[in-house]
Amino acid sequence: MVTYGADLALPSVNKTDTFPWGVRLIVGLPVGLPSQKMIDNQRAIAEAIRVDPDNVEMRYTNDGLIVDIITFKMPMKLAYQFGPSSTSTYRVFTGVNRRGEPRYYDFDGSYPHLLIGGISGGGKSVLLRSILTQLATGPAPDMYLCDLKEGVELGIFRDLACVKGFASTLPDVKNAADEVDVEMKRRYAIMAANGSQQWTGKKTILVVDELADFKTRAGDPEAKLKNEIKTTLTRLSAKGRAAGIILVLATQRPSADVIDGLIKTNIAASICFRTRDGIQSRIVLDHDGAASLPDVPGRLIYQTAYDETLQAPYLAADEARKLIADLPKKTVVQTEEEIRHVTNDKPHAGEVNPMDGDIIEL
Ligand SMILES: Nc1ncnc2c1ncn2[C@@H]1O[C@H](COP(=O)(O)OP(=O)(O)OP(=O)(O)O)[C@@H](O)[C@H]1O
Repeated sequence: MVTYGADLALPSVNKTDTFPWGVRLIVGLPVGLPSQKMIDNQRAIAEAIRVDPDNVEMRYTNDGLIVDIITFKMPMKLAYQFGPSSTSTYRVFTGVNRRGEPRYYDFDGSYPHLLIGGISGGGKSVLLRSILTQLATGPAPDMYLCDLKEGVELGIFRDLACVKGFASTLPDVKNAADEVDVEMKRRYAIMAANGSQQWTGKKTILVVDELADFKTRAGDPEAKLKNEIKTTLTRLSAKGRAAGIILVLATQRPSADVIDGLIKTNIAASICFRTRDGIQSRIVLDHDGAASLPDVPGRLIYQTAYDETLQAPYLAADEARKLIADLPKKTVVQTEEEIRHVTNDKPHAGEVNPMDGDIIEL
């Protein structure tokens, strides 16, 4: 501690450590100067030591006040490069943090449901693609994909055997959500019979892109349908976890009308790309932070118990198609009658009909 006379004592740097991401200072504080006061004045202190305030992080530990000065530059684009996913883990790579450290989201962890928000072009679809590719090539949970953008974004997964439902219209979304609801009730019944508290079998994941489509307006002819879907999503968000039912809900127009108290209360993990304004950021994160993220696609705030800024991996659609190309596909079962109808082609006389038999697996 550096003291000047009887009255003045200043913080002192007790230790300096160098890391690949920058420098860590362990700072001793004079008696009477609470660490929180330093943390509250982080920007002023950063300016005083001539460091960009955005590159300084402070927290208090038993060793003293930790001041991290980060010199690592977050990548503007992070290539999707990870090996084959393990079939037993629901942990998916979500990006690197400001220190270049990898971060994962665990669908089997404490916060299984995920809310993804942010402006158009922020990177939601690319992140969803990367998450679904990792899950499909990994544990391959049963998936229900609701893509209200005409199935454009999630369509590449549509034919996979693990995709049990694909919805691109509101009535289809209602059917998908109802099916998942029925499955949840079935699992609860099995769990009650076994006396178990937690579903240990295969998980089911329901993805909805775009939540704002459930917003109702005065005189909306689809209001009843939308409200029914919201009610089911709310129930799944509240009770799904123990039954291995996971929700991933995405929106580019975060609206309090849709992400109401209940869904929000039950979804403790959020990913927010840049938002148009502080209001949208607050709906997803409860603070304005996402409105001031830099205009870099894939840059996001990942919020669980605390916030972290990440750069998400970039996975192009063609690349994802290649990664899932060899996965099992849905088996199409058609009768000879249906095939004739589709091809409009009858077998020629004397020709051996390869489709003899009632049911043909293609
Ligand atoms: N992680 C990323 N790294 C680098 N570039 C990215 C990343 N994610 C997205 N981009 C770029 O931004 C573009 C838009 O991304 P994306 O389609 O995911 O946005 P979005 O948020 O889903 O928008 P919308 O809601 O309109 O579909 C991509 O085509 C790509 O060029």
